[in-house]
Amino acid sequence: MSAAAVAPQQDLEDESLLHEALLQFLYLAPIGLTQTSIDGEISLINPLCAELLMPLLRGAELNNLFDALSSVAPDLAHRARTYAPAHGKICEGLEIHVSGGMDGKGAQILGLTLLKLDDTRLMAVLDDITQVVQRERELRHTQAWIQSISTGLLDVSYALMSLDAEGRVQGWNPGIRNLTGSEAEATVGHSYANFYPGGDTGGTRAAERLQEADRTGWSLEEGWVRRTDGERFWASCLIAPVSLDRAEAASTAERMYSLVIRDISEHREANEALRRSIWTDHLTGLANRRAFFEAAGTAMQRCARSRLLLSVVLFDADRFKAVNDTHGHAAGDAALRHLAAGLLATFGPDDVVARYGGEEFVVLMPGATAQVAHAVAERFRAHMASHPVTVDGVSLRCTVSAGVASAGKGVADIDVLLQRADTALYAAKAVGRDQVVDWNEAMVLRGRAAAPRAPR
Ligand SMILES: Nc1nc2c(ncn2[C@@H]2O[C@H](COP(=O)(O)OP(=O)(O)OP(=O)(O)O)[C@@H](O)[C@H]2O)c(=O)[nH]1
Repeated sequence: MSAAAVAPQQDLEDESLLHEALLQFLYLAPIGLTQTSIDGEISLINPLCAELLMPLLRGAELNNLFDALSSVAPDLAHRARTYAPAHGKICEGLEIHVSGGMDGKGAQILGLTLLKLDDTRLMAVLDDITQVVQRERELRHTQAWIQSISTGLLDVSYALMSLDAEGRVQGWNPGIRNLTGSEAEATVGHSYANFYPGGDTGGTRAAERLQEADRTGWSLEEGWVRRTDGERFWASCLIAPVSLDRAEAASTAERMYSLVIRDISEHREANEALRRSIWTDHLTGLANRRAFFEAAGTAMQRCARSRLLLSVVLFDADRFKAVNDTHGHAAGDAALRHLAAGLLATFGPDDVVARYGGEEFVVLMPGATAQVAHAVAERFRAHMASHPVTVDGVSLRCTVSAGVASAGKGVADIDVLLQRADTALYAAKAVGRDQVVDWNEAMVLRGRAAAPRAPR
């Protein structure tokens, strides 16, 4: 045999050995491998790769890689076609989410690396990375916990949960049991909405809060949270997206959040006290001027919308200077408290009773005609005239004068209404005090009552 005749034979043997070795390698490789044409036609495939692609075929034959992956990675063929370099990585570690199987297991995630070998051939490396991704998620959870703990949340009076993209609780700390009485079994896997102010407010609002957290960086709400024993507490609930580098790149389905619930009942009581002090007159406990104007604005709008009348009565204690001068300021204060209590007892729950100034009081009566307002004001006047208050054993009789005005057509402004009531009150004083006078068109308006709205 000549050397020339032997050489091609040797080449052929070498090539077939090489091919055999490649097949062997493909067959034994612990990852899915397939060689395809540029259009994805499969020329070589190992069993693991075929196994990984099988759930995606839905009965079709496994001839083309891009066809097999079309439902989960539809742009792959395009990416391969438009990849310009002569060879290289078309994509690396592309996460392909295969929807959950009929066996009830969670979604499988494949990692795909696609290599261009030359102008005619591609090599795909496919791996089941479900557990790797799961581990990464767990790591992110852990980091979320560490983040929260490092910002001073070691105290178990905080309930701390990690949430998945759907708002389901993924992890929890013992603070949840302390605060709400809930155990882990009843918590993990369920919507966080159960722990939110107002209880289970339905999926839409729960999702809205997560969206708000995505948009603005956090979502904060306060409200009552019910404990499993039926008790409730005032809570502040903060949702924040877990901001890890990978989370930015992660798909929406992979987003995660942390939820912190704090019992702020004491804080609320302090706020409530502050609120009360802002809106309440210290001496009498009635609404103050500021509260009156707030309530009046709302009531005027409501009555205008439903075409209801609205009346205002201004009261002023008669010759009060003399009470102070004769019996002392403390006795005057007692007389004012007596007057306030009488007003509350006389007017209805829908009426707004407020201290308007020193010895002046105002009542807003939504839905009341001038006649009704006059009648109730008259009842109060008569009560004050016939019920003296006893201070330090001394009986003080303190009468009041009143002016009544009603908002009918053309009066949409509380200032105008008060100005009319004040004009009528002035008239009541002028005709001898201890009177109730209604405003009428013949009266010349006094300019005083359109008063500034600063709190006293
Ligand atoms: N004790 C006490 N007196 C007050 C308070 N606020 C206002 N006054 C007094 O109420 C008196 C009001 O006096 P005037 O405005 O002269 O009116 P009046 O004496 O009531 O006379 P007429 O309104 O004309 O009937 C003043 O002496 C004020 O000091 C208060 O909070 N406590």
